[in-house]
Amino acid sequence: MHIVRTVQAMRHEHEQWTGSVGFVPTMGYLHEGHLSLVRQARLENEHVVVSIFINPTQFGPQEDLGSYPRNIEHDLQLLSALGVDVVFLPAVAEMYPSGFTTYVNPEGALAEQGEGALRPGHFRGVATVVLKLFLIVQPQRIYFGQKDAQQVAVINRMISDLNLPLTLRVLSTIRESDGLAMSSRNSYLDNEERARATVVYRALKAAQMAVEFQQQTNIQKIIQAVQKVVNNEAGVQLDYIDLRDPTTFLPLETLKAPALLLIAVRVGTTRLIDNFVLHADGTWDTGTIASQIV
Ligand SMILES: Nc1ncnc2c1ncn2[C@@H]1O[C@H](COP(=O)(O)OP(=O)(O)OP(=O)(O)O)[C@@H](O)[C@H]1O
Ligand SMILES: CC(C)(CO)[C@@H](O)C(=O)[O-]
Ligand code: BAL
Repeated sequence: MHIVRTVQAMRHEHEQWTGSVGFVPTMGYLHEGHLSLVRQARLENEHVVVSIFINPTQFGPQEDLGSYPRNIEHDLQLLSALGVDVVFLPAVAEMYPSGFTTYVNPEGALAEQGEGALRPGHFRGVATVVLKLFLIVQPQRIYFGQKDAQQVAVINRMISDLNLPLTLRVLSTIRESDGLAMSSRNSYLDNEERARATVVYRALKAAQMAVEFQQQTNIQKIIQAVQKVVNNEAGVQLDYIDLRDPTTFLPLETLKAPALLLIAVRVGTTRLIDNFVLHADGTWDTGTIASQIV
């Protein structure tokens, strides 16, 4: 496995290759969620590139850029064991050299509601770095997790708007055995907060059950079922619970598939997001428990 730190060295790797390139962008501190993307990329491509880059432009001034968890040595061991060809590990100055001024600015509900409303400028930073990474790595297929559903929608739109020659592959959310979606930020939680954090999955489940078993179609009633579960959990604040169109991210007034049930909470100072996907055949994609991956 090659570890590459410059744009020029990444281009040089690419020049040696024939055949398809699969690319998994990450911010590191890898877990089974990331690894599921890497495994799929390995299955579908001749060459696999993973980037590890904690992108400063997608963090707000009060956010956790400085404390974001890092463990590069461990990440490299995990990626090497999965047969990754190249890990792209640029410094901030490599991605944003002095004088950098050109940004990709996604607009509308897609980038400005949901996570975009709570994290102004977040999707501008994501879209900018992701487009740069695509141009540097030049993959045919890119792999993203459903856990960051709005990010997926923003990238999907950017691919279409900018005619990027890429296939976007979106894989299910990987969960801990108690349902908590895997996230690098789970490492911020102390034991008590970790127990409370299961409220996210329990709240989404309450909504799913209201739809599935009580045939509830009233959006307000579904949202109330979620609020009830979250409000009963001390030390947890609800940032939002929304039902949205997965492509436009516009709020849905009636329950129709496909739909995304999205939640964001704060457990202490840690922000957690999650979602369930409602399909047209009436089934839900709630993701996969990590221990069930073989
Ligand atoms: N539990 C998960 N299941 C599937 N994919 C995931 C999961 N968590 C993250 N991913 C995906 O991995 C990619 C890299 O994400 P990132 O490095 O930000 O990880 P993260 O664990 O989501 O971190 P964060 O704490 O920032 O939420 C993204 O496409 C993201 O959606
Ligand atoms: C896609 C990404 C690597 C861009 O920095 C990041 O937003 C993430 O890890 O989801
Ligand atoms: N996984 C999304 C990256 C972020 O929260 O900044």
